[in-house]
Amino acid sequence: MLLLISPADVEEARDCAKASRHLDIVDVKKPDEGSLGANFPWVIREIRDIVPADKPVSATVGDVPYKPGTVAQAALGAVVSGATYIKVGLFGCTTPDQAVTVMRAVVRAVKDYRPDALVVASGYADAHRVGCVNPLAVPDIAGRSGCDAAMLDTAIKDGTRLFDHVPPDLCAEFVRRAHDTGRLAALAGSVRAEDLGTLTAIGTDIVGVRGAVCERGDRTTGRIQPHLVAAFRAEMDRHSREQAAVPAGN
Ligand SMILES: O=C[C@H](O)COP(=O)(O)O
Repeated sequence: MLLLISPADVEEARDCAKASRHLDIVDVKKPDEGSLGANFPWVIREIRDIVPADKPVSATVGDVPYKPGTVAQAALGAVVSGATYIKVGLFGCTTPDQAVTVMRAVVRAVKDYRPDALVVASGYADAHRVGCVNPLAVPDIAGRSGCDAAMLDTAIKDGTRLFDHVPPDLCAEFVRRAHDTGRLAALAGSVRAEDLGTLTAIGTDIVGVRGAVCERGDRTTGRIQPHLVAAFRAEMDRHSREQAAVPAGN
């Protein structure tokens, strides 16, 4: 399982760079503009320069409206700025067909410019609270639109967590569906170290966190701490070892 960490600004990205051997992907976002809030192109560029070259930089394009042209253009801005994981939050899409239309446009915009960039379709575990597309529809949306990964995060950061909205058996179904369409499965949403056993066991490919590696576990007033990134990674590695020791079929 890969570890994606979301700094909110350049300073936090420097702390991610200090902890870079413990993480896999640095994800640029702007939390004060929403769960998948988009940051400025110059911030993505600066963070790309700070993070070691062997670590991919991801960027969120926002909690986007159903406006395929607008979103495709924003996604192009993210990849031109140096991100190679482009994450789109399908906030304004109420049907799978709308989401496929948006994501097809994003895939074309991104891959025409940089074919090796990965496009991530992100739904929301708490979609029922914001009226967007069902979380379990996201793997099929990713498959139909040519995205590389299907992801879930939470839309409302009020202390409720991924498993509060999509319990582990449905997260396992999400991962199965993503893998059936040949996509990566990424899960996030106030994930804590105690969730890592389940996330590992169900075959999650990427876990995304912010709050869990901030001081006091607070994604808003806390700052990312390199030692918390290291501790989180150590827990991930422990669970991977334990999972590898489980006899096949169990
Ligand atoms: O992409 C991952 C998100 O930044 C998760 O943030 P969070 O762990 O604070 O919910």
